[in-house]
Amino acid sequence: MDKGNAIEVKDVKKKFRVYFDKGNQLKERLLFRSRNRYEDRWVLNGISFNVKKGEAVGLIGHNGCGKSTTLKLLTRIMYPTEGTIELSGRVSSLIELGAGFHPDMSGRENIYTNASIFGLTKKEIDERMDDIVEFSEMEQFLDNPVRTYSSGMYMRLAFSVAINVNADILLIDEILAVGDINFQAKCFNKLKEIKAQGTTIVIVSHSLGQIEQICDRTIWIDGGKIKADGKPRDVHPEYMDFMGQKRQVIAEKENARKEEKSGKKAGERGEDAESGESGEDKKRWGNGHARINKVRLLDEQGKSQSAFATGSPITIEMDYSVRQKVEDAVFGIGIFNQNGQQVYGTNTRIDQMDEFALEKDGTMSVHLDQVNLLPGIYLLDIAIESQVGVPVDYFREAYTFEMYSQIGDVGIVRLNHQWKI
Ligand SMILES: Nc1ncnc2c1ncn2[C@@H]1O[C@H](COP(=O)(O)OP(=O)(O)OP(=O)(O)O)[C@@H](O)[C@H]1O
Repeated sequence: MDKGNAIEVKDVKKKFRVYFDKGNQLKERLLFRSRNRYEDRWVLNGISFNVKKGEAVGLIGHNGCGKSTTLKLLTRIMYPTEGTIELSGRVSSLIELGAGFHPDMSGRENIYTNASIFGLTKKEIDERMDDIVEFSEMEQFLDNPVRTYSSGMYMRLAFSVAINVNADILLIDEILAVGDINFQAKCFNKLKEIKAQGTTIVIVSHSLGQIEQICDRTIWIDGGKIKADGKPRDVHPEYMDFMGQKRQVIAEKENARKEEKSGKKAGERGEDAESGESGEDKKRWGNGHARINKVRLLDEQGKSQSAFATGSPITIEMDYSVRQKVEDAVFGIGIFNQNGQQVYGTNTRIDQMDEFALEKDGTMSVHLDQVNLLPGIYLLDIAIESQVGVPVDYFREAYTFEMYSQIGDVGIVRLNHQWKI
């Protein structure tokens, strides 16, 4: 093993044998009596990487890609099917927090047993006891059996032990799932401190922001292999794009399903559309003189998309058909978040566009220069009405789209800003 490395992973493969249920019925049980039906599932297909001493590395990838499995292999909770893993130094892990806790023993007793699992002597534990207790903020409960703890309290204690054992290598799975917001912030700061002291850290997280703040490097796992390995600021945009495209496919399917449903509804309703709101379809109403047939959201290149980066331009295109001339028509859009809160709405009357009538089928478009909505799912309402406010076609949730961003600012919209000191 290279002296400068804390971790060396060479061509590691991992498969799980997944056994199928034999079934509950007698017939099924008899049928499968002599056979154990199973499938070998390869989760890792040959991954290799080294982590230098003192380096902090983040593992990213979509759900089920094998991040936690990689971490468990590093902790030796499980072993690779093929390949080798070498580690140099004392390892502490925040993976299965409190896995070694005994429910009937007190918090204090558990600190002793748990810390000894990490390789500390009684003397070393005595020396660190104050730090562990202080960090956990659990002093008043320390002599109660841990079965009386809430899950958050349990986590606090386990976390406090794991970060106070002075490990050379710290392995962490989704760390900020621990405790309440204040405790999470405290854990996060402590991690930065631990890193500054030269501890090697490997973190699994879905929060790219967290990884950017702590890690020097990101490893992206996909399809059982390493898809990218480099500086977080280089790997994360690539990953965001990839995930954006995946979401795009899902959102497109959802929009196609909506379109098909609304098409069917239109056919089903036929002439009844004249009668205004249909009781069976609360998402669409109007006198039916004109109708929105298709909605597209276009990116800068004019390509139809369902996921956009915060701050990018979007053009909304609406194809409509006309059955009966609509005098003084008004087109409107409304954007809502998933809580039903309207984040924006406007129409051609508010924007003082010149009056126009709808006489034949056509396309209306509205260009939004800079859509500063923060990451989340948004629903778009489209409406045609006549100047006096009679709904012609109000199409609620006509389109679903998603905004994504790799900046961690919070809220609904991003406000353009500059800091100065
Ligand atoms: N003990 C096991 N037996 C069978 N399959 C397993 C076992 N542990 C994990 N897997 C499978 O291995 C794959 C990878 O799981 P893993 O927990 O490593 O994913 P992950 O990348 O950490 O996902 P997430 O982001 O959802 O936490 C999954 O398909 C999971 O079902």
